Amino acid sequence: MVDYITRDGVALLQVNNPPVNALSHNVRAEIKNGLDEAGQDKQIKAIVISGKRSFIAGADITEFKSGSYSEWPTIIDLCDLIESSGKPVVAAIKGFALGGGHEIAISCHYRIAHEKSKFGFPEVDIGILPAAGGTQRFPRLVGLEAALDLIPSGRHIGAAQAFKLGIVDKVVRGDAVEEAVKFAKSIAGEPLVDRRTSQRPVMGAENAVSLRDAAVKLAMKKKKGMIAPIHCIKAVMGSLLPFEQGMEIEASEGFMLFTSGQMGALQYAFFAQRAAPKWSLPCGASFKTVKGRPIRNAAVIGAGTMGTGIAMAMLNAGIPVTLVEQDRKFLDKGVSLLKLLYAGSVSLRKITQDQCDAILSKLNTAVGYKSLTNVDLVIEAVYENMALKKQIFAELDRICPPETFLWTNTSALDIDEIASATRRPDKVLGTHFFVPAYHMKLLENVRGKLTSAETVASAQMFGTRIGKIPVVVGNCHGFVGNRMLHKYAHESDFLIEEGCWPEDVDMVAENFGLPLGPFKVRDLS
Ligand SMILES: CC(C)(COP(=O)(O)OP(=O)(O)OC[C@H]1O[C@@H](n2cnc3c(N)ncnc32)[C@H](O)[C@@H]1OP(=O)(O)O)[C@@H](O)C(=O)NCCC(=O)NCCSC(=O)C[C@@H](O)CCCCCCCCCCCCC(=O)O
Repeated sequence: MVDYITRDGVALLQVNNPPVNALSHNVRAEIKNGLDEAGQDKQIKAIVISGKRSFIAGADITEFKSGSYSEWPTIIDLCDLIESSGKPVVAAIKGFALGGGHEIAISCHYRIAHEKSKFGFPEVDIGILPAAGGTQRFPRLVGLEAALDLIPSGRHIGAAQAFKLGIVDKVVRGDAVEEAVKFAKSIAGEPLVDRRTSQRPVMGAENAVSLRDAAVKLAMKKKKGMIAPIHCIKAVMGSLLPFEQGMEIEASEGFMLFTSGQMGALQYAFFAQRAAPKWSLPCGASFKTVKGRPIRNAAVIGAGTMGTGIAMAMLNAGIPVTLVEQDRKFLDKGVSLLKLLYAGSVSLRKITQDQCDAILSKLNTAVGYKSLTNVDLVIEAVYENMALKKQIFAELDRICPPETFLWTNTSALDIDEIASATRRPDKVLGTHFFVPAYHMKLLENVRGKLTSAETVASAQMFGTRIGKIPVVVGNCHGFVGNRMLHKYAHESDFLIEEGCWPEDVDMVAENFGLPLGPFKVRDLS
């Protein structure tokens, strides 16, 4: 799990724990053994810590449930051992240095990073805080302002910004490990006293109150309903005290999170989101046995809110789309809406005008279905009317090539009945997007009785490609998402009957953490 390699007076500890080099208990124990061995070996003058393929993506998240994250040696122990080492320790970073991996890196005396490496503290998004001294060492390295930006937001940054902030001492284009070994040799024997991050003062302390208030305001806006950001901020503020006292504050703030329901829920979601795209069917089919077909181009039937949103989701992923309506007036309205949304993205600087133009160059429009003779996929997104949908599917079946997938964005109707209007029920499936379709992550891929495994595989691949979390669900009224939403909608309606205003219900739901309240969602549908 950790290879110990010696090179001309340098000990290289290379973490090798696929897929992401998480700091599981065995890894921690082997890092500790490596540090001990290098410390005792008189031939060794310096130590390099690196990872095979990538650096270290943090603690092993499964251990927060099992409890072994707190078994000796913890990441806290490792960080202290590294920082107090009498021999210089250099982190050689390629790929990701996240969470506990980032904490290990900033406990090293020097950091050499590949230009494509990424740094961040994503703990906040799994309901915890950087609890191995990250909230104390990081402000000492980058200053209070940057720490109050990066720790509560969980944002990743690249090597260039990491260098600017002082996280990284050198950015390299070549092999970071080779460079780090060379560098380690060159600084062996030099004093380390000003290289120990925990011993540094915190820059920006004079503006502490205004920086804290701004961070709290931003966290409440950006991470609504989440408790971790506020605990992160409190722990970072503890860095204004001497290091040991700050560590106590980090531990007590961390304790509240490690025992919270939010931590359990967010970590469940972390693994569930990664498990969902890995589908399997009762017949045993899965990605292991069935390959999906990539979608090279697509058409969307219906230029309303859902149709334009779905078209945008595909355009954003670089898939050429033909937006189809039966009436030029509706088509023009849909295209105007789409252009307006992209113009909004440009003015918010989410994309540049050039990117916007490149995206829109992949949008075609058509009145009627006649031109759809060369598309890999058609997604129907007209209003919920079975007779209309069956008529559209029958016509598409006549016009589109036999291999074209015909998918429907119905949110509740029977997929088998829609498929029965075609001679290719194996290629019919429900792709249920949620409003706004260009933004919401969930995609329900609804499998009918006759939907083939290849169609399911293709829809799952497609979902991942357009940045969604695709989940295979069965064909029943409302599928899974809307069955859950119905209960939520009923309760919201009862509140109105009991005298609340819709905007009040929305406000409470949004303060709880939902991006839009139930009535705003209905306004959009
Ligand atoms: C790294 C990524 C960006 C890679 O993304 P990519 O898309 O390439 O891959 P996937 O996301 O699909 O992941 C592949 C695969 O790996 C699994 N996985 C990923 N990360 C982890 C992980 N950290 N742990 C476990 N498993 C992981 C993932 O599930 C996939 O598995 P599959 O089976 O589906 O293939 C991306 O993966 C990513 O962003 N990962 C998460 C990064 C992250 O969140 N890192 C932070 C982790 S939390 C942390 O580091 C905490 C630390 O700050 C400190 C904790 C210190 C605790 C010590 C406290 C001691 C207290 C002692 C007190 C005792 C006293 C007492 O008991 O009283």
